[in-house]
Amino acid sequence: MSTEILIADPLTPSSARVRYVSEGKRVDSQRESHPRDAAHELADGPDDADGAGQGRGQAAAPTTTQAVVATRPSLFSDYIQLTKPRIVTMILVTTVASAMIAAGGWIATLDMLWLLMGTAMVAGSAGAANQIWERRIDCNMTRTASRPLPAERVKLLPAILYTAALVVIGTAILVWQFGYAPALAGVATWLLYVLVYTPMKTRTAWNTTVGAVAGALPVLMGYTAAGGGIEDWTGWLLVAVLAAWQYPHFMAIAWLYRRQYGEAGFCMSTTVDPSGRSAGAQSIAGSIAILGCSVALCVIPGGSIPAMIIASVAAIFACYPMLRASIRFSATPDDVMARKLLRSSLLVLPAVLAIVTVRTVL
Ligand code: HEM
Ligand SMILES: CC(C)=CCC/C(C)=C/CC/C(C)=C/COP(=O)(O)OP(=O)(O)O
Repeated sequence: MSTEILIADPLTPSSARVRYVSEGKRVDSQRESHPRDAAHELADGPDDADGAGQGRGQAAAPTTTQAVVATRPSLFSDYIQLTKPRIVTMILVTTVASAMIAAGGWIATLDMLWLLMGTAMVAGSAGAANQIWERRIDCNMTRTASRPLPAERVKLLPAILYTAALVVIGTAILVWQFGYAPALAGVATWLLYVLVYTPMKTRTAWNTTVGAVAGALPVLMGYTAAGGGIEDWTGWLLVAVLAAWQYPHFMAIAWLYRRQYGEAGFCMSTTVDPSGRSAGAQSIAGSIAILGCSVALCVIPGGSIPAMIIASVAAIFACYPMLRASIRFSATPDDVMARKLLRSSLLVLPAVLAIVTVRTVL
C-alpha cells in the first residue's frame, strides 16, 4: 500500500493539491478536470489555492508548501474529519466565551465540560451531515475530494448512523444538563445549516448569509446554558459579532477557491462576481459591523466607565487588522491579500471574544 498526501492549506501559497493513493486506487477527482500533476505543480512554482492561476499577487516561491508522505488516515481520524474539527474547535471557543459572558465569570468546570461535549457533538454532527449531503459534489474540488466520504474511506450508512448518534446524544446532554433553550438553539442551528444552507450553496450566493446565521447561533447555546436569557441584548450582540465576522472570513476563502467553487457548481460571491468587488465590499461591511458590535458589547451596562473605555479601545485595536486587510483585499483582490485576510480573521475572533469576556468578568 502506498499513500501520498500533499497537504492542502489555504493559509499558505501553492498548496491545495491533495493526492491520495491507496492499494492502487487513486482518489483525486480534480485531476480529471485539471490533468496537471501535483508534483509538477510544486516543481513549477506557486499557484493560488485553487489553481486559478490568474497571475495577480502570487508569492515568489513555494517555500511554505508542505509535501508529506504519510500513511493512510486511520478510521478514527476519518471520523474526526467528518465533524470538521477546526470549525468545531472555533465554535467551542465561542461557546466558552458566551457562557462566561452570560455567567459573569467561569462556570463550574464540570458544567463547562458537559456544555463543550454537547455543543461539539451537535456541531460535529452538522459538519458530518453537510459532508454526507455533499459527498458527490465534494469529489469535484481538490479541497474536498480527499474527505472520507468522497474518497470512499468511510461508507455512507456508518456515516449516517454516526451523524445521527452525535446529534441525538449531544442534544440529550444539553437538555439533561442545561434545559431546553441551548438544546433548541443547537437543533435549530443544525437544521438551518444542513437543510437550508447546504442546498442553497449550489443555488444562490445568498447562501453565505444563511451560513453566517447558522455559524453565529451556537453562541446562544453557550449563553443560555450559562443562565443568559434568550431576550438579552448581550446574547444577540454576540450573535451579530459572529455573523459579521463570517463575511471577511468566508470572502477570503471564496476568493482563494473561486475556480474550484465555480467548476464544482457552487454559487459563491466570487463565482457570481469574479472581479472580487462584491467579495471586497462584503468583507469591509462585515469588518465594520464586527467593530461596531464589539464596542457595543464593551459598553453594555455592568462595568465601570474606565473598564468600558479600555475594553472599547482594545476591541477597536483588535478589529482593525481585519478591517485593514479587508480594505486592501477590496482594493487589490488577489491571493496574497485574501490569505492575509483569512489569517487575520482567524486571529480577530478569539481576540474580540477575549476582550469582551474579560470586560464582562472583571
Ligand atoms: C458563512 C459561514 C462560513 C463559511 C461559508 C465558512 C467556510 C469555511 C471553509 C470552506 C473553510 C475551509 C477552508 C479550507 O478548506 O481550506 C473554513 C475554514 C475555517 N472556518 Fe469557516 N466558514 C464559515 C463560518 C465559520 C464559523 C462560524 C467558524 C467558527 C466559529 C469558522 C471557523 C473556521 C476555522 C477555524 C477554519 C479553519 C481554517 C483553516 O483551515 O486553517 N468558520 N471555513
Ligand atoms: C451547534 C451547531 C449545529 C453548529 C453547526 C454550525 C456550523 C457547523 C457552522 C459552520 C458555518 C459554516 C457555514 C461553515 C462552512 O460550511 P461549508 O459547507 O461551506 O464548508 P465546506 O465547503 O468545507 O463543506
